[in-house]
Amino acid sequence: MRVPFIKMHGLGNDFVMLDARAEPLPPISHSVAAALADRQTGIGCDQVILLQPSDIADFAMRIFNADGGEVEACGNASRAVALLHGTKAEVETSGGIITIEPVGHGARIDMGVPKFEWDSIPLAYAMDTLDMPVAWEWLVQPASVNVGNPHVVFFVEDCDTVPLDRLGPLIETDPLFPAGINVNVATVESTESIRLRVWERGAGLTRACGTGACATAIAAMRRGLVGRETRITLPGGMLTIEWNDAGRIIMTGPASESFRGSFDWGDYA
Ligand SMILES: N[C@@H](CCC[C@H](N)C(=O)O)C(=O)O
Repeated sequence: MRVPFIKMHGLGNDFVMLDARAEPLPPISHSVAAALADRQTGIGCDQVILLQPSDIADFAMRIFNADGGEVEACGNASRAVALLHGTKAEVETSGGIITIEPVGHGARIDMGVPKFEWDSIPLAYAMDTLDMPVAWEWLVQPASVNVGNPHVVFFVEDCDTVPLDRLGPLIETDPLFPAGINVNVATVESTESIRLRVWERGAGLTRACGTGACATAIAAMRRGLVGRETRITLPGGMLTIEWNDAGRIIMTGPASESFRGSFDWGDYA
């Protein structure tokens, strides 16, 4: 069986998109997703995105990390899906319903309401999630935010000097985070600008992470470091994040299609 795919990216965070909204596909196991994502032997991407029909929204988006694990949210893929869909829509994810809206060469996404309670991050035990009394070497006192998926955010003097390839996997798999964690290191440049690098759970270092940008902006806003709207600059480019009066996170930024192709399902199943 030949299956069409669309290769897309948001700020260099890249996706293999499978559209099963009209024609169903065989179930995607974690090993199929990991094989598709493999950059040596598969198509290669940070996340595999599967679009499906939904009973509660216009359609559903399922997200698989490069290691095959299924997760709740992906900000950059949400903008790519908006571009593909072409009109405003409500999208079911396992992290909640988001609203996507194409604008210009990208999209505006209502990512929903952030959560801060220790057990909704989730953490292994109770603590203040805005000023956590924990440290990994010189990464100290982070904040945690769940924006559909779990994030920990460290504010540092210069995020470019943090050895994220070494500390990222240590923190991602620390027992403090029973569901794993996306690791953000951020430098506040001004009250409306933050520089950010992200070690993604299940995918490693990526060019950009949309939910990481949301979580970092919200943590910085809660700490009074930036105003209610801020720019976040990642290695792959820039996003704007607003925390609006209704308490919802609004992410705006670009996305693009790279190419279309097809693969033989039997090669991956
Ligand atoms: N690249 C994404 C986040 C993808 C999921 C994440 N790695 C997780 O495990 O939660 C984004 O743009 O948000």
